[in-house]
Amino acid sequence: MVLNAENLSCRRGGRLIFEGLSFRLGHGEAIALTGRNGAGKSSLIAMLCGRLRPDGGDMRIEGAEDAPLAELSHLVGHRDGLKVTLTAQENLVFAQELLGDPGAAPPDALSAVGLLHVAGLPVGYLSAGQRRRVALARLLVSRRPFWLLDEPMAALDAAAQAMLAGLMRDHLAQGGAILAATHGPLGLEAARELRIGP
Ligand SMILES: Nc1ncnc2c1ncn2[C@@H]1O[C@H](COP(=O)(O)OP(=O)(O)OP(=O)(O)O)[C@@H](O)[C@H]1O
Repeated sequence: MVLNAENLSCRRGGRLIFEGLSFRLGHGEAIALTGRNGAGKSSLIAMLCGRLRPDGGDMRIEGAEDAPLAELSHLVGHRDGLKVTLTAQENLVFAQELLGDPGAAPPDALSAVGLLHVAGLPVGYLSAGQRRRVALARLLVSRRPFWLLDEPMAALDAAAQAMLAGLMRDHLAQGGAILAATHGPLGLEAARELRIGP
């Protein structure tokens, strides 16, 4: 499966944010999406997951018949999308049921992100970095080939950043693909940079 984006343009609030953006993303590949604040990185991710319509251009998944990218991808965005009254484990059970294509069991996913000890705590009691780790654990409970990550290293300490880099490497080794907006290193030697704007 290959994501092929051609000549995309983005307009928000009547203002042209970017235009003429083309790229391909296939099995085992990672893109580090860079650009200054306001360049349109989050907007591009919103387009890819079907939340924002491009102003122009075309996005297609080659090799996936008619499945939209939204159904083939995980999004970890600025908003963690967690339910604060549910425990970390309950959030993952919920995500697995909602998303389908089950992968790791919720306790194993929590263990992989170093959070098994808070599995039974409501997410509202967790720190910002712990909540981000729960959001990242969703990547593991349901198998989806494309990971769309918006500043995934934000709020993570050094150990958690290394943990996430390891999860991303495993995903690439298993034939997955990653597009991650970032202002800093992703810890992925193989990632190629796609810069929006000057
Ligand atoms: N709902 C909206 N309505 C109008 N303009 C918007 C909306 N959302 C974003 N924008 C504008 O679109 C531009 C791109 O925003 P976006 O969040 O995609 O940038 P970004 O590259 O992700 O920035 P950052 O590095 O600060 O996260 C900004 O100028 C922003 O003000």
